Amino acid sequence: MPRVLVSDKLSPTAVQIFKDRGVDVDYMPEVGPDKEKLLSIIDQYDGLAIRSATKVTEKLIAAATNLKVIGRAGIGVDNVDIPAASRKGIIVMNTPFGNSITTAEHAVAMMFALARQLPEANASTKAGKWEKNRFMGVEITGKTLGVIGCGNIGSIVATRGVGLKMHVVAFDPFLSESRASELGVEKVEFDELLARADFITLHTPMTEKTKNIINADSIAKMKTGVYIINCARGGLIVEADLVAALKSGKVAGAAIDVFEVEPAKESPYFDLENVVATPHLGAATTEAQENVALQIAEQMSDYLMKGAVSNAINMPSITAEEAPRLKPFVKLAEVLGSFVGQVTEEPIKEVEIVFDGATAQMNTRALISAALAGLIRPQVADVNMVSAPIMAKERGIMLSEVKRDKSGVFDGYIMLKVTTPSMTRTIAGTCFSDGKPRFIQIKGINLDAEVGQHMLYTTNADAPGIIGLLGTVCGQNGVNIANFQLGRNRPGGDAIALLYLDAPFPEDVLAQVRAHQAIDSAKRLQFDVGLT
Ligand SMILES: NC(=O)c1ccc[n+]([C@@H]2O[C@H](COP(=O)([O-])OP(=O)(O)OC[C@H]3O[C@@H](n4cnc5c(N)ncnc54)[C@H](O)[C@@H]3O)[C@@H](O)[C@H]2O)c1
Ligand SMILES: O=C(O)[C@H](O)COP(=O)(O)O
Repeated sequence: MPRVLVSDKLSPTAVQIFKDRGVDVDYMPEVGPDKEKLLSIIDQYDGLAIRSATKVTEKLIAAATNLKVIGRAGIGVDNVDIPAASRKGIIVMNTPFGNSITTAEHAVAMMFALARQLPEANASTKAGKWEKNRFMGVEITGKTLGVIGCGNIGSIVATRGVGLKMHVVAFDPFLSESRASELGVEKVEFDELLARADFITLHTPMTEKTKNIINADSIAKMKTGVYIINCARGGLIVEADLVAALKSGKVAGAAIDVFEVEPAKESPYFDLENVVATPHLGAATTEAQENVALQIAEQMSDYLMKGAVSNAINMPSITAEEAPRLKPFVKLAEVLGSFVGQVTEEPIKEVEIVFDGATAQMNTRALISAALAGLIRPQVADVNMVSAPIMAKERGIMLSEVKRDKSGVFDGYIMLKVTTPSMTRTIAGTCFSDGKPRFIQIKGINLDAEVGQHMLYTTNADAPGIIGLLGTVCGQNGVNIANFQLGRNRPGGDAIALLYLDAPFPEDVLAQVRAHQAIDSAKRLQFDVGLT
């Protein structure tokens, strides 16, 4: 039974769903912020469910020897070292929509809090001061709202802004003109947004590009008296620069939900009257927390129990419905990759994967990941479908995909073409209704070979004596042949032999096979036939 650790505070719904789905779950929200404790127990778990308090560092990932999936009950995954997780083959998934309305509402609430100084007015009134003349606000109607990052949350804030009769301008390199007009916003460049907005609200993820986008330079381009709202990530703002601008009056007020260092027990913002601060409450509503808890528990259970992948940051999605149908083809793609990986000794320059007929309609991204995993595994034993695409990229392998209509007798097949500095190898295979992978073509030579755990592959001249040689050598060494396949391009031309053996072909006998004048090459192969 797979085991999941919940290391941040999550709705009890999550725990119940894990249990209902047959996943063993430990709910220990106190462990997330306790790095040493987490490090000492992480090797016991197949899954880790987190929010933002748990920091999944490279060190933690190295210690997570059994971990298969990290589930973020929320959106931002900047607290997870994704490259490290991917290299280790760990899926990282989040819940991209579960808290977006709630967070957008928090941004709007923050905008009103700033415009009418609600927190200060509340504190003063409760202190019995009745300072009616102290709190002069600004009206929101007719003002320009600048949305930086117009994705899920930003676009909800934008439409709320439109509903409040604001003029909304948005900066987002991935926002199309048609989407902008659908939202009723004006798409502008960054500097134009800075120059025109009365309120600026941040909704980008925290990346190398977005880090520190609000700094002394960008603040200098803003209107004097602008208000800034940050319900995205603290690192988007250079805190010292914003504090200086808040003190000088260049920025009239800032609403800060997120901080560079969290939990923020102290901050230069805290001394300023024109700052409204909340402790990373963007996603903190009952509804949002139910949504994200339910979604992450379902997604993680689906993956651990059924192999379905949804909302993964580092792996193509595989729905629970398609997982059973895709599974044999994932195995086929791995086996094809593995064949080439085992016979190739040179660095791989290019990989072309052809999806013919029915396979072209499948989830080819997942199949490509599987083929790459098979290809790389002979060199890197612990590669999997998550880490393989990254490793292929790191090795500079050029990847291309071809999808085409049915072109032969098979309903569908997959062909792998792998180019090294000296040659291009091709292999094709399909799955029959028994779900077992078959090699149907190697080096352009047709055959029909079942894939076994232990195999012997030879390339040879199409000459008499090959069957006798291989049969005799196997017999002399006590290796039973389960299946013997031969193929050739023409009589007397190039031929191949593929033997499915009940035990590994002895390494020290290979030289005897290779010594035969008709044999060009002989290679023992091993396939993980139970790999998916
Ligand atoms: N305060 C909270 O509790 C809370 C809650 C949820 C999400 N968040 C944060 O909000 C962020 C946004 O969430 P989302 O669901 O809207 O994400 P999203 O991916 O749907 O949208 C982000 C948008 O930012 C845009 N973007 C990326 N780089 C940009 C750049 N350099 N300049 C301008 N735009 C850029 C993207 O194109 C995208 O449209 C999350 O990454 C998370 O960090 C905070
Ligand atoms: O990215 C998110 O989803 C938010 O920052 C929410 O974070 P939290 O789950 O820690 O409240």
